[in-house]
Amino acid sequence: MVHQTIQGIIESVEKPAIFITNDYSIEAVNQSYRDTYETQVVLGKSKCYEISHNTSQPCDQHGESCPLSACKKSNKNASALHIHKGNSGDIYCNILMKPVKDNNGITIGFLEILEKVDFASSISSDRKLIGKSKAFQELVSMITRSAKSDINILLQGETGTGKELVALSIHQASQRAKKQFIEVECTGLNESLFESELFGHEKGAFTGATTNKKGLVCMANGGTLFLDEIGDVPLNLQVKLLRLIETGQYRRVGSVETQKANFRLICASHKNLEEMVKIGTFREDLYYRIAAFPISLPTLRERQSDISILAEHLLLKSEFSSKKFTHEALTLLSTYPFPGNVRELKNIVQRSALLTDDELIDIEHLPKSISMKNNTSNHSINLDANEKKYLIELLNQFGNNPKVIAEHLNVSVRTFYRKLKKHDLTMSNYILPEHDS
Ligand SMILES: Nc1ncnc2c1ncn2[C@@H]1O[C@H](COP(=O)(O)OP(=O)(O)OP(=O)(O)O)[C@@H](O)[C@H]1O
Repeated sequence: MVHQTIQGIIESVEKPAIFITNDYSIEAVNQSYRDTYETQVVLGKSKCYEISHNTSQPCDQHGESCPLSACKKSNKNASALHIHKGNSGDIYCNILMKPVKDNNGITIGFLEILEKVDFASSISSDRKLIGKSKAFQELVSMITRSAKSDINILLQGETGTGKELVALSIHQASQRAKKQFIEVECTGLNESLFESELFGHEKGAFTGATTNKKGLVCMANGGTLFLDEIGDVPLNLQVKLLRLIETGQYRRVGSVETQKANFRLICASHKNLEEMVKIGTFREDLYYRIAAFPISLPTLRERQSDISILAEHLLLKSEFSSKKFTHEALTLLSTYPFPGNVRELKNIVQRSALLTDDELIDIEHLPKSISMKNNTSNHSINLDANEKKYLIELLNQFGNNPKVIAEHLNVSVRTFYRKLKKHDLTMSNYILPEHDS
């Protein structure tokens, strides 16, 4: 009877959903869940990790956090970001886990609902954020959480870390996704441009205003307004921005009529705005308005394990898509600090591809600043870097096979996973050999 009720609840959920017991067994499933995975669910027998990860152990035993464990511990709802093996390949999804209680308040199992994260991918994909390092997954979690609300977001990060792509992802994951995403490049905006661009103007408002013109705030109606490089807005214009954000109202240049604004605000800056507030070049009241939910974008140095996936992705999306990196070139690229982040990597990928006459991009085609490192690397790379390099080699050689790799290293599987964690690697960090891809 209880199970019939639960099956009924599961079927009424639109997203993929299952009901699982303490020991991960699936007791009820909806069609949307069955449609997501290749492996068939056998009620009462299949474990959730067998279906979603194609593994024989729960997620927390191979480097991912398990929302079921968290839920069991706290007896409260829990969530976690996972990479699942879907029908059409690896998919990012946000797992929501809720304890289900009987009339006496005793937990009888757990409801798992899966939200697919469409804006991120662990493999090459068009117009998506690509990556799978821990720092990248934390970023994806922050995006998913904040996208659902209308909170003002401030994206802070070095140049080339992907602030624009992240802003677009937040828009796409929000309820405003069907409306416009309007980007305003704030660098170089002077007073007259700022007002007429942002608020629009009436015909005859100033010399050259020969027609009525809609402003960007009006175009963003119902959607998202993205103010890039907000740290470059001069102080006299910051007050106008503050007024717009505080009142939600504005006037077109040359008009007395007040317009109502309706947009979700995302701002970005590579400058440290808090420091600017301290030295008086950025208004404190404006800072607190725009930074209700600050998100720091990791540098490429902090997501080193993503470098080879990104390099291959950027190559595939370039005009040199038929070319490939050698394993040695990718390993060496992964040790470079990339002060210009993903944008610099993109340039390096294109330049190196251009420098090779055949289909393989090797160490000698990389910029000198990187390839020269190779000559000294054997002597100067410390023990940790060598350990990481060796782990990556083994992951590439043996693929998704922790037991074999652990045997090869003459350590326990547990120690092997500890080593992976230490170097921010996961089982899925291995580069697929060509015949597998
Ligand atoms: N995670 C990622 N996956 C795929 N491409 C990425 C990723 N991050 C950045 N890029 C690409 O790198 C380039 C630079 O990204 P973007 O312009 O969003 O950076 P930015 O932080 O806004 O830079 P700036 O501060 O200089 O304006 C773009 O071509 C973008 O598509």
